Amino acid sequence: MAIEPPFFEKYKAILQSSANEKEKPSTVEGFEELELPLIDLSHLNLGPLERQECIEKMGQAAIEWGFFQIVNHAVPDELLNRLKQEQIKVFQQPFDKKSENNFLNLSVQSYRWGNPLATSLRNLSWSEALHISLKDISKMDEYNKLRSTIEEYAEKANFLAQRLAEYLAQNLGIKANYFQENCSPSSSSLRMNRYPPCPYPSMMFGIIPHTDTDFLTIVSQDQVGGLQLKRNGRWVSVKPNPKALVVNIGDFYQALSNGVYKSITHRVIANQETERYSAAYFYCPTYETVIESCSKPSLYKKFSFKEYREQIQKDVKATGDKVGLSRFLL
Ligand SMILES: O=C(O)CCC(=O)C(=O)O
Ligand SMILES: [Fe+2]
Repeated sequence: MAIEPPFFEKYKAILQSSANEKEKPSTVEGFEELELPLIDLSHLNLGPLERQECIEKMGQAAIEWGFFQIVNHAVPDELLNRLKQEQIKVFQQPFDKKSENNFLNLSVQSYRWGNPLATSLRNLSWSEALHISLKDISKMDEYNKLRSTIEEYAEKANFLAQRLAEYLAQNLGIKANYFQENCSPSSSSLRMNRYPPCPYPSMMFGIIPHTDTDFLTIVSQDQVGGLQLKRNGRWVSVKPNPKALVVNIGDFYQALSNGVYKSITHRVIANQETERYSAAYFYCPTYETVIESCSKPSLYKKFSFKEYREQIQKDVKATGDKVGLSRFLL
């Protein structure tokens, strides 16, 4: 039984009607490959001076890049490898199985593929994902060792995300227990991505350009590469580092920091030859949490996570795009 989602059948009409169009997403030109600012978290445990320097460097990266990479993050390589192996196994399931409503006893639409609302080449994506809200984890089927590995990883990722969020908050004078009060291990989610080789890498993306709907994201990626971010108006490629996790600021931290930290648009380009895997941990507050800028005058109206999500759902339906924070500008 075929494991691949029926991308071609789904996109055939758009591909054919767009064959002569000029609006191709231009994903194959030579992109500059950059190393993200590297934050060595072991410096937090050296003297007070090194610690302060490390926190400031993290803040500076969040301001200037919206992205950085971390080493000595205390998530064991062995666990990251195990997560990837379990991820490979689950995506090897037949497509018909993966797309069943109660796949692994998860909520409907936990398994996603391509872009169901795509209307043009700009929003075609060649990837599949298991997007697991961590409040669902206890009822998830074990499936080999997938659930227990996710549980183990989510605990470490939550601890790490909270620490990173708190260090970043120190630079802005946000109170120390803000994240403890508003986030819980079950308010976050884990998205496991698989990017199969794509026969049309010049026509579409692995994941379309987007910003993340969270405070911050921790990404574990393999060495294939393909993650790009928009920097000073240009797309640049993130050079994979086998020892590092990638961290990026999400929309909620941009709003909370009153625009000081940047939720940067990023995407993944499609690769004709090589399959790619990544796992993104989205550090999110509870639905009721109201997000308000930490300084005045505020750039953004205050909003709850619930309102933000509902607005995204409306916008995606109407325009194919999430729109995001600009909706909440004052
Ligand atoms: O695959 C990656 O490197 C990034 C994935 C991503 O941006 C996401 O899942 O939101
Ligand atoms: Fe993302």
